Amino acid sequence: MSGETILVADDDRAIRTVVSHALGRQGYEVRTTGNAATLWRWVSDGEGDLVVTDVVMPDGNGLDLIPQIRKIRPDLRVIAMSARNTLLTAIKATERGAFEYLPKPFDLTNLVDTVQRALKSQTEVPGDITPQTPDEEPMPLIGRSPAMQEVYRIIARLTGTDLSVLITGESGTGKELVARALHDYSRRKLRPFVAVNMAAIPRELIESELFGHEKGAFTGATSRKSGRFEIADGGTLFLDEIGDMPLEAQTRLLRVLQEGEYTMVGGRSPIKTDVRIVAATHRDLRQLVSQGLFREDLYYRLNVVPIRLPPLRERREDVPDLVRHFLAEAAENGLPLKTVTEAAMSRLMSHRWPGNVRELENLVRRLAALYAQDRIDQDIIEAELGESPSFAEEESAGTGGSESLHDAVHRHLTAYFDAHGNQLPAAGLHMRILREVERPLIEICLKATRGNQVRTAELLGLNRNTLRKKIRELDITVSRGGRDDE
Ligand SMILES: Nc1ncnc2c1ncn2[C@@H]1O[C@H](COP(=O)(O)OP(=O)(O)OP(=O)(O)O)[C@@H](O)[C@H]1O
Repeated sequence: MSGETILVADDDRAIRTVVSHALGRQGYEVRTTGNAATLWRWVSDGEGDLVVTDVVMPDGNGLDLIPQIRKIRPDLRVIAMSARNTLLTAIKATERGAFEYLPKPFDLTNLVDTVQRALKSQTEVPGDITPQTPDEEPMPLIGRSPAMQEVYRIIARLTGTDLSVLITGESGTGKELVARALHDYSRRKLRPFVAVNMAAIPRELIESELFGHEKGAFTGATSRKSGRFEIADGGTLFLDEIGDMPLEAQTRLLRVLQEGEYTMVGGRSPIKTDVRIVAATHRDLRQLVSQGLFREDLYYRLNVVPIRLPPLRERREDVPDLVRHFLAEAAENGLPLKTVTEAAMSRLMSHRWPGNVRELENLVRRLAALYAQDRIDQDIIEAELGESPSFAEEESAGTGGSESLHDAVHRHLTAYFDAHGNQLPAAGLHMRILREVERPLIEICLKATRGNQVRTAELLGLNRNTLRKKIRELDITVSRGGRDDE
């Protein structure tokens, strides 16, 4: 029996009961109350060895108590639990100096673990006694799913650090928004946040874009130009689509991370830099490392703190909050405020969202702008989403792929155009590109049917003769095999 006393405050009697049973079973003395005033009285009377408190109580806010508690009893640890579960709650809990923040509902074993850790912990809990984040601040990130709460906890824990973060997730999951939140809740918030997308800059220009160039460094460099590192000095540099960074630029970036200085393209003298790096990618960087396309040492430097943003279809419970948020946003922009029916919301929740939050945001904007009804019903959603899942959705569902077909094609085409510099590609593009797509499509269907042309024609919805003609024209080799062979 440990004999330590834990003070538990929560206005929900059921929670008081389960928490007190769970802790009592571990041998702790437990005292419970449903209000903030009693908790404060106990603490000021010098009672208790640890506090476990709810945030919203009828007579006060548990988070607001923490700075006061720390002032009079700096060694008393406080664990905050809340059902509000927003980024702001997580940030405030950390800022005010909570030992740990547990979003409700939580696992009791998790609570017991946290209590044991808190009682053992000797180190001073960081956190400012004076709260910085105002209570009413627009929420930068929406969603209270467990996955998002984990993201909020990580962001909250990183507020006092300059650690490099690598954010992974499909396109449109909110990677840039998370990078901004990391910046906005860091010590660097008054300095610049600079975002650079590696996939959007022609490869040969990436180094000069990042590090700047001296006059005459290359043809076309008619004057000295600052790089993004210089612009972001003191702040945060967000390197989006880091997987698309060419190897030479990777080497340069690694040097900056190791030595805190860089040289401009065509420059000699090293320039000191103080920039926090947040990188993001929708690709599997480990795989790029194993293919020799991404430097392993750089990968470890960037991936100090990994944050994974799950696709929207893995956190469907966030859809209603997001829909309401985007509808309210549209209303702020002068459109009429609309609501959606319950059936419509269910349909939205069951959609696969290959384009993730961005796709949902665009859909809600369309709903707000194009429809006269105040209440959006299921029929409208059905018409917008289409009855059957789109090809792109099936495609990414089947492969579990991290990128939608549309995005992948877009990326390839952008690279294709970039490769031509200022020139346009040769005429006849439509036909050439369709063939590029048609060939792997037919090949893969043939492979799936083990070379059975009758079934391939069915699968593709093509006439058998048309398929034969295409196989000939595209010079596709048909290898037959397996039991399915006819
Ligand atoms: N949790 C969220 N709450 C509110 N808005 C969100 C959220 N996640 C994403 N969004 C919105 O969705 C859009 C896409 O987000 P963002 O640009 O951050 O995604 P991304 O993962 O960086 O995409 P890409 O990889 O294509 O650049 C933005 O308009 C963003 O504001």
